Amino acid sequence: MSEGKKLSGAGLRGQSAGETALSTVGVSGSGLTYRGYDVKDLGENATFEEVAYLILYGELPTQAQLDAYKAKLKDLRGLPQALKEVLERIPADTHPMDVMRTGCSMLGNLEAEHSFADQSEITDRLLAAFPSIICYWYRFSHDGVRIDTETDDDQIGAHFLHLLHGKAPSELHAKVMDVSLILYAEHEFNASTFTARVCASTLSDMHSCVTGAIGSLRGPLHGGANEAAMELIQDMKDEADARDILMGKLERKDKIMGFGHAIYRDSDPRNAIIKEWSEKLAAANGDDRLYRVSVACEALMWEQKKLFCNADFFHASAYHYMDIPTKLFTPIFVCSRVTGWAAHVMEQRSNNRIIRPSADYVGVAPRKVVPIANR
Ligand SMILES: CC(=O)SCCNC(=O)CCNC(=O)[C@H](O)C(C)(C)COP(=O)(O)OP(=O)(O)OC[C@H]1O[C@@H](n2cnc3c(N)ncnc32)[C@H](O)[C@@H]1OP(=O)(O)O
Ligand SMILES: O=C([O-])CC(=O)C(=O)O
Repeated sequence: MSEGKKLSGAGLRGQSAGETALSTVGVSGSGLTYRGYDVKDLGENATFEEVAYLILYGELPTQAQLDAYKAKLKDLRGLPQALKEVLERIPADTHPMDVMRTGCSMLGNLEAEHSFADQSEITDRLLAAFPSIICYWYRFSHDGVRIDTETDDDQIGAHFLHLLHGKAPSELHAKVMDVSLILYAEHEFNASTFTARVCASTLSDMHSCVTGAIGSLRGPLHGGANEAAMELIQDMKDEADARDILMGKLERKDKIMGFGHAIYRDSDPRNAIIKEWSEKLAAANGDDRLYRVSVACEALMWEQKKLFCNADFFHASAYHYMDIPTKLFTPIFVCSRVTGWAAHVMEQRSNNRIIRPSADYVGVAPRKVVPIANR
């Protein structure tokens, strides 16, 4: 910790900034629940579409409701021509989170939210269109192909992998993507969600709230950490090399991305789940180096700093094993978290007061303007 830095109360830590019925984070030390369901239970017994429905509509769907919801989302996967043209103009070396931000904003120009009565329709559209937006841009800018974004895949995770790789994914990969989307869906008043709520509190539109949230998620202290974690582990040769590299970083007081959390104190419940899937992917892949060095990092960070892996750390190896380019890691987070963001926007709107905190002034005392010739 940098010396003299004021931590207590900084970053609004520990202060309640409102009420939510959507999730609890670390209430009993390490838990995560979405509308009362433990995320582990959801990861084992539900699909992402059921979880999205739960978060957005309040209850887990019946089979008939789920079938209708999935059919609706499938119908919303196509992109308007004007949006495709914008995506085609974005250079290949752009960060994909900037593409997501522009894609969301452009959709707001083409399919604006004219009334809050449209908020659920707009949300379902964003949920269905985000994988299409990122993959359309990626395949056009990197492979020169104009893909058809309307696949027949049953689920959003499989649809994403299908668009990215041009073929339907294996059952294992489809399953891991589905679990990953469940884990990232919602997380109380994190920075990007709070951004969305602040924007919503001005009675702004859904696209603006989500566009702002994408900007907040992009940073390496938040969603961007899964990409930074991959950059950290990618060249580690083995466990000993992992320890050496990390010890050097700790000595230089570098921040280790994918570790620590603003709320959890001992563990992030999402880590054990994605770690287990990363191990399965490593075995299926026949090369477990990334998994092994990740485990070595986890052990060393706990031993040296009592810091634990957050949701992002083992996502790095898991996504890599599924041949997902590193720079697309955080956009996948967007494809999932849009559910949480939108649900928070709706919750904010349902009981709104503009969010406008105060600040402690620490600047110079009142003074008079000196004429410019005398300064
Ligand atoms: C999905 C998500 O968004 S999960 C979070 C993803 N982000 C990351 O993985 C980035 C790395 N982690 C971090 O930067 C932090 O742990 C955060 C941003 C997640 C939480 O920040 P805070 O609430 O300020 O952390 P906390 O109060 O527990 O720790 C403060 C001190 O612990 C140490 N610390 C915390 N995390 C780390 C880390 N990953 N590596 C090294 N030291 C750390 C630092 O000394 C920090 O002091 P500083 O303010 O001088 O940097
Ligand atoms: O809650 C946080 O501060 C960050 C986080 O883990 C998330 O948004 O998933």
